[in-house]
Amino acid sequence: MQAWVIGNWKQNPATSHDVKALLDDLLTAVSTKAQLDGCQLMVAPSLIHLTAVSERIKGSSILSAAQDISAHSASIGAYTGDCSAQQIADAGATWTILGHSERRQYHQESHDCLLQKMTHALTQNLGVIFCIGETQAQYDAKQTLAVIDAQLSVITDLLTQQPELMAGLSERLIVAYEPVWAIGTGKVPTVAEVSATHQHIKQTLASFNTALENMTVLYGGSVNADNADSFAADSMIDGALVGGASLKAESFLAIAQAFSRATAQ
Ligand SMILES: O=C(CO)COP(=O)(O)O
Repeated sequence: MQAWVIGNWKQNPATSHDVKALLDDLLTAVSTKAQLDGCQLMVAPSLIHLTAVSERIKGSSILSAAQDISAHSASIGAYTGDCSAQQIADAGATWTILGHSERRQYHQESHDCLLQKMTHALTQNLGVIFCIGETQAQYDAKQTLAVIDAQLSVITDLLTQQPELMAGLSERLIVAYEPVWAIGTGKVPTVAEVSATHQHIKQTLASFNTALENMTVLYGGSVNADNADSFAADSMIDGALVGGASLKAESFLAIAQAFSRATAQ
């Protein structure tokens, strides 16, 4: 199975000059030395940099994604500050992240909001990297699977309301399991914990529809060049959604190479 390593740049880097330098490093490494067979790379820059990044990676093996899209309209409208799925696709991105815990926390993104966003993305032919995961308190209370089930219910509601979106969904949906307490903290669950949670996610998706058997599930949260091999070695972990370590070409590529090596086994 193909692995995916996706860099979520969040609100970084500070300048377009720094974006260009990061991309130059990435593109040079990808075209010259990096062994990345079996691993698809993607970057999700800030919206302000999305067009330039998408333009710059055209013709390379790297894909681009938005970090979010408007909930209000898939196309155009009087929604100050928003950017629609259609505009994101027009900017050259082919995917969008949705439901990142930072959006859920700082922008109060709800089930209904994410259902709207997912519908808009898919109707505009954008793939969706759907983020789910529990907080530290929920982890401590052993509520991880219940939290995940509630978050995944966006997908069942989508399929109930828009059954026509089922066509091709297995290719257009990636789930990223990101425990909130592991994001940017250096704390990570054990590989066995992640593996069991991913197995639960895969089984849950398959129970929604047989076409969703063996879906791609990524792990995110303090993945770095040192721990990537241990995650990559587990057959339930199909790749990584990387924050901090995606801001340096060297660590991002080291993570991608770990998953590439694992797919070759
Ligand atoms: O939130 C993340 C990716 O979406 C993970 O961030 P870190 O890799 O910085 O922990």
